[in-house]
Amino acid sequence: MTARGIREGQNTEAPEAGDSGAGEAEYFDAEDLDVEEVLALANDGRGPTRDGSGAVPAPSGHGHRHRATPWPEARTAAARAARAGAARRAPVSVTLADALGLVLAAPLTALTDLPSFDTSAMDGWAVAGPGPWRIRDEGVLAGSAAPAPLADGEAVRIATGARIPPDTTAVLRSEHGRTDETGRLHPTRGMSHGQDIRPRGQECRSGDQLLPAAAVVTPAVLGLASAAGYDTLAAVPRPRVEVLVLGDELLTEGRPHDGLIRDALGPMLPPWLRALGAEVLAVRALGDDADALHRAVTTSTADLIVSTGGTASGPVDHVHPILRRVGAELLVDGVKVRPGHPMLLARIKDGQHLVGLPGNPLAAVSALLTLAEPLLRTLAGRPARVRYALPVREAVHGHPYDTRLVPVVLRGDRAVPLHYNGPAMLRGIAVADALAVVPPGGAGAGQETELLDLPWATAGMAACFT
Ligand SMILES: Nc1nc2c(c(=O)[nH]1)N[C@H]1C(S)=C(S)[C@@H](COP(=O)(O)OP(=O)(O)OC[C@H]3O[C@@H](n4cnc5c(N)ncnc54)[C@H](O)[C@@H]3O)O[C@H]1N2
Ligand code: MOO
Repeated sequence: MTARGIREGQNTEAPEAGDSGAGEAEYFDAEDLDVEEVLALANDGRGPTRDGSGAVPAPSGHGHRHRATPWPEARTAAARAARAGAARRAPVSVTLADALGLVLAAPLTALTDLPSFDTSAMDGWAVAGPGPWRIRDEGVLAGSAAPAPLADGEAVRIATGARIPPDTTAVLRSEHGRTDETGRLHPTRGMSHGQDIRPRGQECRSGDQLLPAAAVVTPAVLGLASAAGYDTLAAVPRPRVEVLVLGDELLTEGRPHDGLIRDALGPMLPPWLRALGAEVLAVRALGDDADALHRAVTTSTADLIVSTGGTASGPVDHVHPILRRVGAELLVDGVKVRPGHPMLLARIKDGQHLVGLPGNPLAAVSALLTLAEPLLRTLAGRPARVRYALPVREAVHGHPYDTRLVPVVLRGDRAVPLHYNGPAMLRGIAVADALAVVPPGGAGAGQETELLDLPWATAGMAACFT
């Protein structure tokens, strides 16, 4: 990867969680440090060093070992998990109005010549032979039916885009002609044969391939498809997603009170998921009710269930027990990334996965981009993300063994790390352009660091929330 780098997915495949080998190398102590702890260590001089050899105290309390997948491999595993399902998804026929952001399931071939008839490139006169010309009474406008042929020495008023009358030799622009006292038209500068006539088929012939399959439908593609005669497009369907918000402590309105807090994820995830190419079927607030979660998981028809909260091992953290109860296969159970390390990916059944986002809101963002994004991209048939890196303007502390995702703003050719990047905080990400992928051990000032763009930072609000 370079400053404007390579496409993801060209790397060799990493082992999935559960494979033996590096993908599940056991690690223990440092995973129990959260970001705040690591920063505290760094600040008091005991911090982790770039090579990960810094002093790390023994984990407080429980020294459990945990199987967690390295961050890059978690992303690969999520993309791979979706591949079989992606291959089985039948194309859908979508009106142009609904096709923005989808991926073409078949090449776009022209249904017509473009232009489909010889057409005037300018407002002026269609003329036949050398001037001066006698001007016909009735002009030719864009959209008018076949005009009568011109005789030599004859001219007719013509508008841009109008059909060229048969036997026309050129179009004279209005600013390049004058009429004499007898009403005859003279050119005021030299003109060439065929000037300002767009010949039929200049851009394409009927049947020409305009775009390959797998092209993303942008506004420009909609325009091209419409010009080429399409009313509908064959496209890869949007992956259908259901969001399950867990937690009895969550309020959906008013101010936090009495230990209750506002749900930050219910409002944040649907538009973000849409920006990632998904159709959001429903957002269900389930509280901390294991049976409700079981029911929601077993009755869902979504391609992807995204749950929030309940991924850890507290008394009401129901995600793992329910996955066991429904016989799901855990593909990723924890990722070596901060924040968000309890995130998980499970295969519920053929063609259906669940991504468990941790409840802390920035941890949920981290999991969304680590697991949901590659999975949805693959299901939607979208091209691999173009990876790129920029130098960080100042040093960023790292976790000793895990990747960190840190909100940054882009200033010129530098990424500037933002404060308020704790797992429970959204204040940093709310003003960020991207997340910097800080390798274990941290990044020194000026070190090139991979960036994950936030969809609205590159595409603009309107373009990405459709
Ligand atoms: N003993 C351990 N405890 C915890 C660990 C650990 O390794 N060992 N990991 C911590 C980390 S890291 C995270 S992240 C959380 C993950 O917890 P859960 O996914 O089980 O999430 P909850 O416990 O339900 O919530 C955590 C936190 O986030 C708040 N929350 C939840 N949902 C929302 C929402 N929709 N909007 C706003 N805030 C939300 C919730 O109130 C909690 O404060 O576990 C740690 N514990
Ligand atoms: O600290 Mo937890 O890393 O996911 O928020």
